Amino acid sequence: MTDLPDPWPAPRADHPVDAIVTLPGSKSLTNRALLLAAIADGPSVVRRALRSRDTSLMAAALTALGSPVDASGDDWTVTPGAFDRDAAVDCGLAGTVMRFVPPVAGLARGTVSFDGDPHMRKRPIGEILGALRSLGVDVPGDALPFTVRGTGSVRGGTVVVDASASSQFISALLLAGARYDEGVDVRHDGKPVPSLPHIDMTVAMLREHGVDVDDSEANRWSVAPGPIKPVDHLIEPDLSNAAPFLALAAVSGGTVTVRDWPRRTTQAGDALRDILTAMGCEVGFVDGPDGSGLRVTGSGTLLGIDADLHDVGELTPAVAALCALADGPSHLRGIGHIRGHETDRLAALATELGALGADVTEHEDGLSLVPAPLHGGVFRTYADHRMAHAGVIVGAAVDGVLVENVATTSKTFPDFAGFWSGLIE
Ligand SMILES: O=C(O)C1=C[C@@H](OP(=O)(O)O)[C@@H](O)[C@H](O)C1
Ligand SMILES: C=C(OP(=O)(O)O)C(=O)O
Repeated sequence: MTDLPDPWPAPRADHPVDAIVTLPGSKSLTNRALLLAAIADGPSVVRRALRSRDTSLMAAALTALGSPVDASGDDWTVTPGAFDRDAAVDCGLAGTVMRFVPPVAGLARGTVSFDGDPHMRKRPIGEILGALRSLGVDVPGDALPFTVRGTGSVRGGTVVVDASASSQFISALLLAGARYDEGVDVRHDGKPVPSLPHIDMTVAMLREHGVDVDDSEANRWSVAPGPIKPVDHLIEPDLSNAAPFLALAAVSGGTVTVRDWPRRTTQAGDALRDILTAMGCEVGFVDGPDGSGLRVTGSGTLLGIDADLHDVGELTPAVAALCALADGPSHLRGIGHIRGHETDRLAALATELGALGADVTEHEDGLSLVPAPLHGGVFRTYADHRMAHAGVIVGAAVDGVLVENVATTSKTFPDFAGFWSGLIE
C-alpha cells in the first residue's frame, strides 16, 4: 500500500460505476473461527481468513496465550496449545478482541494483561468483567487496562448480564463456555440486546464445532461443558464491508456485483439487501460466467427510509451517508448502542455529515436527515473504519470531499482506499 495523503481526496464518481468485486473475508466470522480453533481439541484451518488489523490482533492474542496461529498464507492454521504462560494482549480498537479473549484468558495458567488504543479504554467492557468474576475468574476492574489472573480452569455456571450495550458480551461468554467446568448459562436482563444476528452467528459456529447450545428461550443462552471439535472454516466475504461498494452503485446510478454473497448467512450485513431495495435500488442474486453474487443497480434516485437498525447497527455509517444523499427524509432508529462503537457514531455522523451541509438531527437512539444540498470539505473519521466508509460514499457523489485518516479502514479491510479508487478512476 502506498502512502496516502491525509486528508485523502475521495474520488468522485461522475459516471455510473459498473464493477464486479471480490471482497475480503468477514471480520466477525474470522475472529470467531480463530478463537474457537484455538480452544478446540485439534488443529484447524481458517480458509480465506480476513487479513486486517482486527484479525491480526486476534491471531497475536491467541498465539501469545499459547495457541499459535500461522497466518503466512491465505489459509491460516491454528494449533491449540496449553495456555500455560503469562501474556499481554493488545486489543487495538477491536471489540471482538477486547470482549472475546478475556473469557478464554481465564483458562490460562498465568497472568494475562489487556490494553488497547486510547479510545478502547472508553468502550464498554465492565459487564463482562463482572460476569467473569461471578463465574469464578479473578479479574478486578471494569475498563481497559485490566488483568486476568488465570488459574488453569474456570468454574462457570449461571450468570446474569445486561447486554444492552453490546451483543459481544453474550457472544464472548458463549464462545468460551464449553471449556468451563459447569459450562455457562447466560441470561440477559436489561433493554433489548442489539445486533442479535451476531449472537446467532456465535451459536451457529459453536454448533459447527459440536458444542451443545440451547437458545430456545428468549434472552437466555446455555452452553454445555464438553469437547470443541476442530473445524475447517471457509470465511464468507464481509457483507457489512460490502456496504460502501453497494452504495457506490446506488449513488452513481451504476451496477455493482459482490461475488460469492452467501444465499444463507448469519452475517448482519445481509440486511443491506432490504435496506437498498427500500432506498430504490434493484437488488438481486445473479449467476453468470463471472461467478455468482449479489447485484445492486442504482436507479439514479435515492429514496429516504425509516429504518430500525437495532440488529444491524454497524451498517449505520454507510446507510446514514446514503440518507444524506437521498431525495426524501430518513429516520434511523434503535441504535443508541453505537455510541459505544469505535467512536460515538451518532455524534460523529451528525457532526461530519452536517459539516458537509447535510441537515441531520441527532437523537438519543438515532438520526433523522432531511434533504439538503451537500458541499465539499474535510470529513473526519475519529479512527473509525466505518466513518471512512461514510466519507467516501458522500465523496463519490459530491465534489471536493477530503476524508481524514482513510487508512483507519485497515481495521477490517486491507488497502481499502486503493481498492475504492480502482473502481472509480
Ligand atoms: O460479534 C461481532 O462480531 C460484532 C457484534 C456487533 O457488536 P455490537 O453488539 O456491540 O453492536 C457488531 O456491531 C460488531 O461490528 C461485530
Ligand atoms: C462495531 C464494530 O466493531 P467492533 O468489532 O470493534 O465492535 C464495527 O466493526 O462496526
